[in-house]
Order: sequence, then structure tokens, then C-alpha cells
Amino acid sequence: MSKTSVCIVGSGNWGSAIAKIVGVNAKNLPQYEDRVTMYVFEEMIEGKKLTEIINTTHENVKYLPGHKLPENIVAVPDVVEAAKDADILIFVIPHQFIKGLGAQLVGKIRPTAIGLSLIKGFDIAEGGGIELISKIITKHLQIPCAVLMGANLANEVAEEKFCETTIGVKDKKMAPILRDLFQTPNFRVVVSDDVDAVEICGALKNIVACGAGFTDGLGLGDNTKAAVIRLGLMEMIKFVDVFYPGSKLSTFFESCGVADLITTCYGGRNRKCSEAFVKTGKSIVELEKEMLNGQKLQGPITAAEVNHMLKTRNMEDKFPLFTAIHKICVGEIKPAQMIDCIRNHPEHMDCSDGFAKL
Ligand SMILES: NC(=O)c1ccc[n+]([C@@H]2O[C@H](COP(=O)([O-])OP(=O)(O)OC[C@H]3O[C@@H](n4cnc5c(N)ncnc54)[C@H](O)[C@@H]3O)[C@@H](O)[C@H]2O)c1
Ligand SMILES: O=P(O)(O)OC[C@H](O)CO
Repeated sequence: MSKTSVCIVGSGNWGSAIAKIVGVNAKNLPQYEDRVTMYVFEEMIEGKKLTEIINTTHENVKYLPGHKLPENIVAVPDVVEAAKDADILIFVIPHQFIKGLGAQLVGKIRPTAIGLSLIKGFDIAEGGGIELISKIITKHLQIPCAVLMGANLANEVAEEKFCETTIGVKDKKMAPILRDLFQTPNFRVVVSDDVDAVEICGALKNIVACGAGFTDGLGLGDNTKAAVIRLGLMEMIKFVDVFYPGSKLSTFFESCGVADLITTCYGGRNRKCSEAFVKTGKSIVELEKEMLNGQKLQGPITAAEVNHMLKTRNMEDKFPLFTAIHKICVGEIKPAQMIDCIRNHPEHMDCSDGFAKL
């Protein structure tokens, strides 16, 4: 039987950290081809191509400095060349680039390939809704696409500190294949069939992370930040309930849910830049450039995508935290107004009989 070949589409902070895991597992597991291709959006670093640096030093010096990648990870600057022979395509690029990159792959990959999206974010759908990234991949490339989301700050995963993750996949045959490709003693995988909710958790938590960062920037303290996190979680649950009915509440207790929300609201890039946004008065775009050395924020764009949908449906007031965070990001209201926007949150008002409702 021929071996399964793997391509990682993306090589940023998370793409590189996951390459460490996937490279080692592909090498050690007999069912996989040793060689794993990694699509690298080419750029010059001190006069040298990043792909050449990765293939000679085995380090992504720009996006994951200080960590060696396994030698069977091969950086390829042409996405079609990287992906054309793969049986498993792992998509891990900032979500704003997926449509452009996906378009280059149409008709150029194995029709039997399967996809796995590690991308946190949405796209705007026709008619004012949102579209899940995994669905975009399936629609354009005509392949099934599972998701992997969790409390997984890339640098900590690269340092092999213990964490959990959630793989959302419906096909029972695919579940162990994907789990085995990612699982390590320090990266524990739980598989869920509640795929849409797993993916939506990963996208929405980035909006809440911005709120947590604004709270930190305003110096409001841990109680306020906990309230923002809790109300953020309630809006995440409500969003899934309203727009993706039939999902399970238990999914929010997996790594993709509450755990990712916590880690991102304390240690993530969205939090960090949002805190600086309040403290410096600079724009999000400026801060992303200044503070992240080419890495990308997903929270403010996701907040805009969600707001577009809520506005179209006249539902901004049902999600006051998401709405306030978007308005702060685009300068429509001041960060200090966030708390006024959530002071009379539906979560406080809906309990007319004195009991909270879920
Ligand atoms: N970094 C993390 O800790 C982490 C953890 C879990 C999930 N994620 C998610 O994974 C996804 C990818 O994040 P990341 O941290 O790997 O990326 P990143 O933030 O490091 O982004 C930089 C990457 O984007 C690439 N890029 C820049 N312009 C591009 C273009 N026009 N077309 C294609 N690629 C381009 C760069 O070459 C680089 O590889 C995001 O959705 C993110 O939310 C990130
Ligand atoms: O650094 P952030 O804010 O993009 O968050 C990173 C991961 O999504 C945390 O799991």
C-alpha cells in the first residue's frame, strides 16, 4: 500500500510549530511518507530566501525563531508544487489569505485528498452572513475538511509544554488518522464530531481576546477581565445556538472552547496588541506591524466579519460585547465605553425570575 503524504499549507508562527509535531510523527509512523512539504509564502530575509534558510538551517528564523524543524520538513515556495501530491492538506495561514491561496489550488490537488483547517476566522458570505473556512476549502477544492482548534499558543507548543487540542471531524475513518498525525505526549488530542461548533469557537475567541486586551489596557483588573471572558463565552454559545443550531453545549468545555478562550485572553497576540491599542492610541494596523514582525491578528477582522452579519440581521444588541469590540477596533467608540455597552448585557437582563438562563 502506498504511504500517505502530507503537506502543510502555511509556515507562520503556528504553521511552523505544527510542522515540528507533524514532521516528527510522519517520520516515526510507518503509514506516512517521511517527506512533508510546507508551503512558504516566500520573502527575503537579509538577502536570502526564507525557503532556502528553512531548508538549510531547518529553522523558520522569522516566524518561529529558536526552534529546529525536523529535517523531513521541506519548504516549498510554490503552493501547487507543495500540495499537488498530498493526501492530507493541513491549512494554517491567516484567514484573510485562504480564498486567494485556495484559488491557486483549484484542480491542482489529488481529488482524494482530505483537508484539515487550523485557521481561526471566518469569511463574509453572500447575503450578509459568514462562511466557515473549512466550508470554503470544501466548496472550492471539492475535498472534505476537518478542523483542529485548541488552547495552543504556538510558541508554547513549540517548547513542548503540555496542552490539549480538539479535532473536529465527522468521518469516523478520518478521526484516528488525523489524531495519530498530531498526537504527542505533550499535545493531547480529543476528537469531536461537533465540527462547526469547534471551528466557530476558534474564530470567536479571538474577538473576546481583543476585549480582554482592552480591559488590560484600561487597567480595570482581574474581576472585570473575568466578566469580559464570561460574557464573551456566553455570546459564543449564543452565536452557535442562533446561527448553527443543533451544536452541543459540551463542545464549549473542550480545549477549543473555554480553554482556548482563557489562554488567548492571557497570552495571545490579539490581547497584547489590544492592550497596546488602549495605551498608545495607535491604530490596530500600526500595532500589528510594529509588534508582530509579520505575524497577523485575526481578532479585529473576525469582529468586523461577525459585525457585518449581526448588522445585516439587525442583531447587534443581542451581542453587545462582540459589537462593542468591533466598534472600538474601528474607532467608532472609545475603549472606555466597552463596559457601558455590557453593563446591561442580555445575560443580566434575561433572568427576570432571578435565575440565569443558558
Ligand atoms: N500563532 C498561534 O499561536 C496560533 C495558534 C493556533 C491557531 N492559530 C491560527 O493559525 C492561523 C495561522 O496563524 P500563524 O500564527 O501560523 O500565522 P502568522 O500570524 O504567523 O502569519 C504570518 C504568516 O502569513 C504569511 N503571509 C503573509 N502574507 C501572506 C499572503 N499574502 N498570502 C499567504 N500567506 C501570507 C506569512 O508568510 C507567514 O507565514 C491563524 O488563523 C491563527 O489564528 C495561531
Ligand atoms: O495569539 P493569538 O491571539 O492569535 O491566539 C493564538 C491561539 O489561537 C491560541 O490558541
